[in-house]
Amino acid sequence: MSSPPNPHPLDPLVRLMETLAERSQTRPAGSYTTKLLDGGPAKIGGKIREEADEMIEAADEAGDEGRAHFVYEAGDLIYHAMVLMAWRGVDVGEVAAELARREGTSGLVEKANRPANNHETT
Ligand SMILES: N=c1c2ncn([C@@H]3O[C@H](COP(=O)(O)OP(=O)(O)OP(=O)(O)O)[C@@H](O)[C@H]3O)c2ncn1[C@@H]1O[C@H](COP(=O)(O)O)[C@@H](O)[C@H]1O
Repeated sequence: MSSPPNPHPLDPLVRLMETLAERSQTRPAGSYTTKLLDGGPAKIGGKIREEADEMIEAADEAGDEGRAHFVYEAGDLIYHAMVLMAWRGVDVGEVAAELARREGTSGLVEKANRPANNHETT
């Protein structure tokens, strides 16, 4: 009998993505995710901005409680970002693949090699 594969700490992200993709397909009543999805990028984006601000505000809170608060706010931001991915039909695995593609390339090097007419300069 084969033993189950070792759990990975990022497994919950995969399970959350599956739930959000299912919510996007079925839009069940009584789901907070459904409310967000029905509001589209404007509603979801508003929450992403709000949660990003809350995460930034929590960044310099001291002590164990401050650290726990920061982790909590990071969870809120990641959840809402993943809801927007689900709305767009993009899996977090695709985002992970994009990050894998970038692995080993410094942001400074990437920026220096951008075409001159690329306006994404921030
Ligand atoms: N991970 C999350 C998650 N993280 C945060 N949140 C919700 O995101 C909201 C955070 O926004 P706020 O703190 O601003 O709360 P709020 O003031 O009530 O929000 P607004 O009414 O202003 O939008 C809260 O309602 C949180 O409960 C989440 N809601 C759901 N999930 C996951 O998504 C799954 C599906 O959820 P439903 O689709 O709602 O069943 C759940 O089983 C969870 O795994």
